[in-house]
Amino acid sequence: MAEGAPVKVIARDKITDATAALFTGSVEVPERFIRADEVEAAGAVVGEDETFEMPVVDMASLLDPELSATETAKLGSACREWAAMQQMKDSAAQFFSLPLETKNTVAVRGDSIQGFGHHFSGATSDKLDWAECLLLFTHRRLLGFMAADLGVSEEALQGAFFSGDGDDAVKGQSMSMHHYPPCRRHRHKVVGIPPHTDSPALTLLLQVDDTPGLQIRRGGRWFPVRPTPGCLVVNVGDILDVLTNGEYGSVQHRVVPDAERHRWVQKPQNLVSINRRHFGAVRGILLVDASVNVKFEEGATFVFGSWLCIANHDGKLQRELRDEAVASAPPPAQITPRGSRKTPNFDTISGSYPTRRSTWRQKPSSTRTNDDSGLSLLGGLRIISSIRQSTSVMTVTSVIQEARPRSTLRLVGSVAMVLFLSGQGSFFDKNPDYGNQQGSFFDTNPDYDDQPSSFSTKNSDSARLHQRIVHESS
Ligand SMILES: O=C(O)CCC(=O)C(=O)O
Ligand SMILES: [Fe+2]
Repeated sequence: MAEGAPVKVIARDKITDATAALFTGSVEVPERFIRADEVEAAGAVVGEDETFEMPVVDMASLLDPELSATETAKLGSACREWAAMQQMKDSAAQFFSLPLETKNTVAVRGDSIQGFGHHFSGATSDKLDWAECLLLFTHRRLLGFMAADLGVSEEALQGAFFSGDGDDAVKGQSMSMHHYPPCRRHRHKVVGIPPHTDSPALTLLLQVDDTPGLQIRRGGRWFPVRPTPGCLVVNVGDILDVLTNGEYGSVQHRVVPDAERHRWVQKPQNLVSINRRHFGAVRGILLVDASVNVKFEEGATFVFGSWLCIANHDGKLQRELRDEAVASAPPPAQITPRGSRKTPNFDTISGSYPTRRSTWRQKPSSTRTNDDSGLSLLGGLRIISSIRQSTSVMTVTSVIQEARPRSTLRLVGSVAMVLFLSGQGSFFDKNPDYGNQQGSFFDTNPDYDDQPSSFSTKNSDSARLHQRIVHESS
């Protein structure tokens, strides 16, 4: 370090009762809080009376062939001059009010889930949702436009972010925007989004308006999640379900339209991939260090991956179908847990999935139903502790301190937490052959060298693999 350079002190103090009292309105400010010199030295704040415009980059314009060049230049100048921007501000409502013809310039194509169209998740039949959705792989898109502006190769820039895990890895971050038009005459006969659980570890939903519609299932009934200004709704998703051994069950939810009012929702999401880097890291954090009820010997993680594949069989498998598959599986392989089991909920079941060969573990169906999911409306940043109490939906208030529900940028703090939990990368984009993916994952993963090269459920494999599961003794 250069001589005389300031030493950065990183330390934190607890908020004392005295401080809390201070914050709620005391006029006396103790000396310890006074730092007028620092404030003065740091420079002036832009005056209230001065006007300036923070760049707002519009994703819809970036994607519009006619507007793209201009918008890309704007993105470039935002990055150069501000190194920050407000992206997709107000975009949900704005985008959906464009003429259909314009919206269809970014229509879904082929097998991709990206683009404008109906929602992609949870459809159990050929019925259509009473909703329109725009889904964008935001990270990749933005980097692409930045590369164009910088005049560098897109692959090179993408590659700097994601190293060698294939195309899926760069699709990890996406943004969905939903519009549920009112259904005046037949509201009870249509569904905005049918019941489903979300694949990502956590879903954050930022509602643009205060129209009700989201409902979560609990105790055989649907609980409306009432829109609260400045709140994010956070759903526990399948990946967290799997990573926590089902301790935090993913929540089943659906959306019903309102009779009179439109509803707009923005949903940034990060899908975890079960590739070696991220799954390993997440496993380390959640499954071992966080002292959940079951610990795994090195190499046993594949069981979760397998469960995950079942959960996402053919893009999306409903919870009922998953439970059904487990229920109709052959009798569990004999497992001899080491030590006594802390909770009977974590019994292991193995068997063949009816149409795909896999092994998985699952709570017994008697203890693992859709209704395991709890509902709790919480204030503050109690996300993690709430999740530990098997809470599957929560509303987070103080994450967005100065809530401006229309600004996506406000989400950054909480998204960072999700990133931390879920890593990067996507496994779930339509892949016709999960079998190969499973095989190649473990074949090429040095951490799992001693695993079989595929998820064949030959009994010997299954028994051998399950013997590796160690239940934490109580
Ligand atoms: O619109 C909502 O509130 C929920 C949307 C949803 O469930 C989803 O996109 O997976
Ligand atoms: Fe969902």
